[in-house]
Order: sequence, then structure tokens, then C-alpha cells
Amino acid sequence: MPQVCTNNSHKNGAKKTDMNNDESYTYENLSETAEFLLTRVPFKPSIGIICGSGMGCLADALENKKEFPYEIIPHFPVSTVPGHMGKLVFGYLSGIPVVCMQGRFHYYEGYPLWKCAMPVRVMKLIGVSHLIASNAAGGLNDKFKIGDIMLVKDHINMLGFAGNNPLKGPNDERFGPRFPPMNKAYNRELIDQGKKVARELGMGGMVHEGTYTCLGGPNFETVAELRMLKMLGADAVGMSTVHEVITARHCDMTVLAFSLITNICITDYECHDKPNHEEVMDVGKMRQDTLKLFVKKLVEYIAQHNPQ
Ligand SMILES: O=P(O)(O)O[C@H]1O[C@H](CO)[C@@H](O)[C@H]1O
Ligand code: HPA
Repeated sequence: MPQVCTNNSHKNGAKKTDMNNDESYTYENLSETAEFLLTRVPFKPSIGIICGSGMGCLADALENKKEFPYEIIPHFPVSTVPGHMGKLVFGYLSGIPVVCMQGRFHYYEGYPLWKCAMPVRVMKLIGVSHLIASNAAGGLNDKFKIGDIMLVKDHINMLGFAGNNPLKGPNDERFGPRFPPMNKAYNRELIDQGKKVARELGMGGMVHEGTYTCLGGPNFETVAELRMLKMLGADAVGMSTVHEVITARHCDMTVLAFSLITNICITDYECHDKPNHEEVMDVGKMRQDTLKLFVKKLVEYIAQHNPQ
């Protein structure tokens, strides 16, 4: 049975959310959050995992779990999207301590990007050096099929083009530099290892490498938008991950991200199918055993080799 934690200092679910949208969390705010967690968990994970839509099963695979509903964690936002449970889960995968976000935050939920990405900084403060971020995404690349996995080799930050960035605002050097590079955002060694693991698990044919792009959502894209994104070089499209990766790289975490292709993007006006979130979640569930194995093997590799 997982141990579900409560927070008596926030009675009746009341939380400290005394912040407007322009005011980012301070280092001290996030240190309070980290301290809250560290005093309640008897180990320090160095690997963090973010579960994409319908992929909460990744956290279910943990052993000796200690779960924190987001409502009880100081300064944490709450999850509002179906398929995102809203729990921070600590536990062991193959005996390796990890922390898992069973539910992430999206811009379309009404949160500014710095708030969506705040758990990444909390992970950093509790000792996480490696981040595995998963997402559900629509496939733009003609070679992709539903249920395939795309290891993210790069991203196109569409929200960033309009100046919307999780690092916008005053920079605290204790997290990272004002102008972080992003040309090596996704760790090459881990991408290669992802492919190797896929081959070993007999799923080599369903694993690709590609470029992810994130739009604000919540609507799925128009045909014209998808045609444009494809022309720009995007292989998959979603509404998350990029802000988390930028925040993780800013504080020098090593990142592996992958997309589960849950639908094929409709780039043809003659096609009458409609993308929908239920289908997205169903594909996550359909692939849960494969995803659990895939992530477990990657966690084992990171724990043994510590790629930088
Ligand atoms: O990126 P994740 O959280 O996996 O979820 C994806 O699935 C949802 C749409 O079905 C959007 O939230 C999109 O971003
Ligand atoms: N577009 C945007 N986000 C998504 C999609 C999509 O087709 N599928 C899953 N998340």
C-alpha cells in the first residue's frame, strides 16, 4: 500500500497561493517546498520522471511509494486535466530512488509557464540531476504510427517565439544563468540508449527520433497550422514539455524526453476524423506495459552510467 501523506499545516486544503501571474516563485519559496518533501521522504532521488497524459502508469510501477497529493504540497499548483492524477510520487524503480510527477501542469490550465515548470526546480532542490519527461503527442512525421515512441532530439518553442518563456522575469543565478544555451537540450547519450533499450525490448521498429513542438492549447491544431508546423521541421506536436525542459536545462539537469504518438495529425481537409483527449489517454493505457519497461531500463542505465 502506498503511503499517502497529508499536510496538517495547510488545514482544510487551504494553500498558500498568494501570488499573481507576474510574480515568480523565489528561491526561498521553492526551498520551503523542497524542505517539506525532504523531511517526509527517507531517501533523496536523483532521477525525476514526468508522466504525460494517460501515462500515470509510470508512477504506478514504483515500489515502496510515498505519495503527496499536489494539494498538500506548499506552493504547488493543482492538476486540472483528466489523465493527470495530481500527485508527486516517491519510490523505487529497480531499487533506484526516483520521484515521479503523476500529472503535470499546462499553460492552457491558466498557469503561467514559470508555474507550470516549478516542480522541475523543486526536483533540482531535492537532488534530482536527471529528468525523464514523457508526453502524449500528435504525429506529424509520415513515418509515425499510433503507439510509436519519439525520442525528442530537439524542440521548437512556439510559445517562446511570442516571448512567453518559463525563465521570463528576474533571473536568480542560484538556479542558473540569464542566457542558458539550448542547442544541447536533449542528451545524446540518453537518446542513443533509448534506441538501444527499444531494440533490446523488441520495439526498435516503433521508436524514432524527432523534433517536438509545443503550442499553448487547449484546442487541437487546425489543418493549416499542422501543415505549417510540418514544414518548419516538427515531427510531433503537443502542449507541454518544452517549458519543463528549458527550466531543467537552466538549472543544469540532464534531460531525456519522449513522446508517445497518440494520434496522427490531420493535415488533409478531406479527412473527417477529429482528434480528442479520450483517444490520447486510451493510447497511453494501451502502451502502459511497454512504457513502464522502457522507462525502467532507462532509469537503470542512468543510475549505472550517470551521463552528463
Ligand atoms: O503533454 P501531455 O501532458 O502528455 O498531454 C497532451 O495531451 C493533451 C491533449 O490530449 C494535452 O495536454 C497535450 O499536451
Ligand atoms: N496536438 C496537440 N497536443 C496533443 C496532440 C495533438 O495532436 N495529441 C496529444 N497531445
